Amino acid sequence: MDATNRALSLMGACAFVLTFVPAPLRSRIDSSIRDLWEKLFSSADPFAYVEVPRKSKDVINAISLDDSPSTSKWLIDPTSNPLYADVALYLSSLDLEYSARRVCAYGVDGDGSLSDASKFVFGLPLDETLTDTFEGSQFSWSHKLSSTVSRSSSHHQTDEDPNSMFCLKMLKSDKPRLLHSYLSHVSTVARGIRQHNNLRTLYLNSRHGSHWTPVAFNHPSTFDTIALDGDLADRIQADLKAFSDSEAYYHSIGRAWKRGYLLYGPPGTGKSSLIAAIANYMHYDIYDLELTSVSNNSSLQSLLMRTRPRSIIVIEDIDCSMSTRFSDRQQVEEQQLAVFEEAPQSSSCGFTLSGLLNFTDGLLSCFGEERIFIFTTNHKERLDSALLRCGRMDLHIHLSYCTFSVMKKLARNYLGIMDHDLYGELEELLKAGVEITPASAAETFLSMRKDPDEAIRQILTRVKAVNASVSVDEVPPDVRTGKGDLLPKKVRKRKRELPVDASEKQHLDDSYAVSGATAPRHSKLSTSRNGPKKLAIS
Ligand SMILES: Nc1ncnc2c1ncn2[C@@H]1O[C@H](COP(=O)(O)OP(=O)(O)OP(=O)(O)O)[C@@H](O)[C@H]1O
Repeated sequence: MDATNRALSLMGACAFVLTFVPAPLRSRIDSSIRDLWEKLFSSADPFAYVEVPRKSKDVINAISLDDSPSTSKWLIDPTSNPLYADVALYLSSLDLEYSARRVCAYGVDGDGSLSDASKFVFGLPLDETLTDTFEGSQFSWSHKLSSTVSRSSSHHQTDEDPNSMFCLKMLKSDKPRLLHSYLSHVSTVARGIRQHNNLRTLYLNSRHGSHWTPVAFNHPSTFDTIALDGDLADRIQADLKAFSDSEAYYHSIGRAWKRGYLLYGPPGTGKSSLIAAIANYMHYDIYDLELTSVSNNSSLQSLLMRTRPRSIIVIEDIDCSMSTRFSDRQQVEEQQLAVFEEAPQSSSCGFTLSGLLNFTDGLLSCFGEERIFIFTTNHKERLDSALLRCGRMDLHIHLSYCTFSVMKKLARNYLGIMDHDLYGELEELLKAGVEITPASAAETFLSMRKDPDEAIRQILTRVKAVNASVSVDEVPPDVRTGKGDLLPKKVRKRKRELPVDASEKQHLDDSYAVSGATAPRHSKLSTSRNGPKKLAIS
């Protein structure tokens, strides 16, 4: 009691003395006392705290997380922190509805978007805490607003608040042994949930920026729905499977665990659909890189550094995306020089072929593993051979006009028919080299799906019309058989493509449109008509 009285009178005396100290000096003394107090208190606290902010900018400040190379790459993303999404998804898997006092309930439909509920997912609301057990130790998660933002200054104060964060509390003594393994466990479980629920993300690079904007990827194309010639689908799947099983092998031979595919062929032959089928088969996210929005090599590098493993990095129409960014003819030529002839630096945009090569194959390409680069083009012959060499583009996959086998697969998928009386005649004409794109045939089948018989009749009529109007002996100027190409079994004679009428074309365009004000740009890979959808439930 004596000691308490003495301490109290000492504090009172100090407070009295402080009133004579000038204000600036007093505030300094105040803050020193506060620091001392916090130090004393924190050394007595047996717990360690790890903050997982929604925004990565905050992660950089709270870098106490770790400095391991495997995760530090995510810490530089200023837009969103993938670990935050992982934690949200992980917590939603912990039977939150039974263990937490308050939960947020969301209705989730089949594609993982939030809409009319067919099932429910639960998230941890702000100011709620949940305890988890891992390897016999306890981990307590709470959902809060970032400590740098005062509650009163925040307008939203919802789970969607950009300043929200998860705070992990664990025993200090467990931290060295368990922090990394527990967070890896959280990410692994989250990844498993995404795969299980088919939740994938399509990332689009923002215009004139180095950031990716995520939208829900729900393209339904699979290797069953896409019609590929002969055993092409099987061969691609086998290649993908071999790739995904080969982590140890790639490392043993000192190569980055990545694979490059070049998809080439005329418009409407299924290049974008094949990319979507590959993503769905591999359960990978897609980064759809619009080169026209990239201003220079360093932007390209930052974009690459912001991609995650187990993803596909796509550059569609690589030949024309380079030349359309400038309206001025001279600039176009300058740009083409820069991109296709490895000029040191393009004066207009600072983006060069070497920048692109470094992106796919340089030291930076090892930044994050298990990735597939896919380039598409309608004009393979226009690309620089440096871009196409093995190691960059390991497989060249030619997608071309309908062969009879493709036509039959399309008819089976769209019309549900396996055989038809007119197939003999159709086969003859297609074998002779009449050109009709799978997109065009698919549109005919789609619009006439109620009458499969008439659909086949119409296709035959169109094929006959093309056959009558074009010379049969015209040899393709652009079909190449480079080593490593996955070509259809036979190289067919080239003829003019069936004209696609304007309304049909409009329909094709519409089917790819990403509508919604928040979608940053059009992507052929997105089928979403409602703009970005929420993927992780927090
Ligand atoms: N091989 C195919 N199997 C099934 N459907 C196809 C195939 N090729 C095209 N389609 C259909 O045609 C439409 C256009 O296909 P897609 O966008 O994949 O072609 P693309 O080769 O990428 O065209 P572009 O070069 O113009 O981008 C899609 O609706 C797709 O469903």
